[in-house]
Amino acid sequence: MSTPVKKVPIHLQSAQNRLLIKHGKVVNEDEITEDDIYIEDGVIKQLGRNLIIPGGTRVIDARGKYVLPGGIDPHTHFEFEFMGAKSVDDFYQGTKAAVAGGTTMIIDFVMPKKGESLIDAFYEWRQKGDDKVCCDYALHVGLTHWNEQVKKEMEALCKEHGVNSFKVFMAYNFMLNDAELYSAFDTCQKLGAIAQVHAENGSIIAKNVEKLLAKGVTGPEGHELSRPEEVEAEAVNRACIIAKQVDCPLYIVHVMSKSAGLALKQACERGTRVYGETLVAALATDGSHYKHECFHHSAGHVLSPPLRPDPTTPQFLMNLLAQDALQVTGSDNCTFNKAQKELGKEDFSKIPNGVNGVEDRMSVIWEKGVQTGIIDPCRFVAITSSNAAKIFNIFPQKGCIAVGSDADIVIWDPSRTRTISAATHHQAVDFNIFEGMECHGVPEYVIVNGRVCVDEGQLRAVEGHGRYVDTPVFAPYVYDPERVADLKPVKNGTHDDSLPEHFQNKVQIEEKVCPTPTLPDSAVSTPSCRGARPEGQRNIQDSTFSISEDLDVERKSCIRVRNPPGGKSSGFW
Ligand SMILES: NC(=O)NCCC(=O)O
Ligand SMILES: [Zn+2]
Ligand SMILES: [Zn+2]
Repeated sequence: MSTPVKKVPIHLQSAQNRLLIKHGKVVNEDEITEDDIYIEDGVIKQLGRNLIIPGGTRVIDARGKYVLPGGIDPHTHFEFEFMGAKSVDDFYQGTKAAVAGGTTMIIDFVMPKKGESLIDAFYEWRQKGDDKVCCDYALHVGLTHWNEQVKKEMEALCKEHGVNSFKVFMAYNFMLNDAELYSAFDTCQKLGAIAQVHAENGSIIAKNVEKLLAKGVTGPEGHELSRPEEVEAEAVNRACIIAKQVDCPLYIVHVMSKSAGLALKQACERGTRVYGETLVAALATDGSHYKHECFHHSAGHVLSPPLRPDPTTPQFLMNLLAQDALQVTGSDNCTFNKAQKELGKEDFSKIPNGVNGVEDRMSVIWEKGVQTGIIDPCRFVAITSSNAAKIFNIFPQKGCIAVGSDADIVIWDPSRTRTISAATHHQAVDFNIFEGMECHGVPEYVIVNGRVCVDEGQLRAVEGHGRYVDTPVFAPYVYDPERVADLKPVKNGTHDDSLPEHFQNKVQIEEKVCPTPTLPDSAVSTPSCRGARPEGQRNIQDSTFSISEDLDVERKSCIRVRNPPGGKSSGFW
């Protein structure tokens, strides 16, 4: 006999599905307004003052609080088998912790074993995620090897499985060589996908590891020594150069160092379509921990690329986020317990790589960014939610508070504080790299698809409440179809259709610097490192801060543009 289903009376059902948030300051990436929000059936139905709403609606008073789009963490590895261990946060515990911290969507990485079918691995990840997730999720797919079959499966993933991003590796034993990177980027470009890159020079790292171990450096301090920041910066630069040959938009994951951030910024200024993600770990901790005398402490901080010994790195990276030289923050949550980290007790290169962050990302970034005055709440929303939604083409369904958007909302109390600890966090892992950090900014309510999952600070996450979200190809934010359609290859003032497609971009960039009358008006706009971004979707017209040559930060006035309705449209409305 089947289990009887408990029926909820109709009047109570509708009451549960209706919510009114009153008196809060609604923060989008481009402005703060004092609107009330009416939610029904998981969607924002009305926004404004003096709303007329049905009886029986639950009312939440958000006076004195910020009302933010739920965080989107675009970089997690739940229950991931890696370096001889399996990460301990699974899709249930990981997304539960995410919700506890104000994140309402995560994007995890399908990681096929070397040689394994991408589609099989995708199904494996769906099986792990679908019934467990407490919030919505999407999937990137790793390219751990390269051949014709991979190419075919990438197409199927884009066309039939809602995937629009592929991660390639320039390090680890599944790294691709330059020719393979070229082909992978070319394939992404043709499919309208975005190529994500783990940028470290794996060949140099292998030699450095050998040398350090031979010298007797076996402890966690060897980890950073084997992967110094120029090894990261070189790979960022090389990835950008390769991607530019085929005009493929790039997304550099986990930018961890000053020089890698600068390499990305410079590539961007040269006309490469590249976006940068840094990690909450990089914004709040540094490589001094690798010298800690306790193995569990130092190994607990091991991730790749590593935290940097230069203690000014975290603020430098926050400054890059402030000026839009970096756009996104993730956690790269890939958690291994102390016992698992011991796999590398005798050899640092065997310590399973990865740290926590999915739960604490929002609070820690608020503390290091907003509380310090480097960014304002709008930029906070951009770097923790909206920009990821735009790049992965789920904006404005996600990443903003607007009529028609999913009701993924955080009511954020900036006046409350909390102290982070492994003893009280909701993650499965027995260590926390932010241990003891006091953060202003606490999520008092977290609403996931219209359901209150943190209620007056109490976590009420529901296993299986989340859904898989398709990420469609050709994100307007990344591909800008108008610009691509308007621009024609021009050579010596005449159109030259004979140029191979991948060289056309080079010609366009030269022509933008020195426009000729044969170009349409839209092609002669000022060159910008964000030239591919539709104007209407730009979040902050002038960067909140400018960074001078030596990258000191000085405050500038912040001019905001409201996204015109057309600018928000990516087929969603
Ligand atoms: N980052 C890290 O150390 N672990 C997760 C795997 C990856 O993102 O490279
Ligand atoms: Zn990586
Ligand atoms: Zn990762």
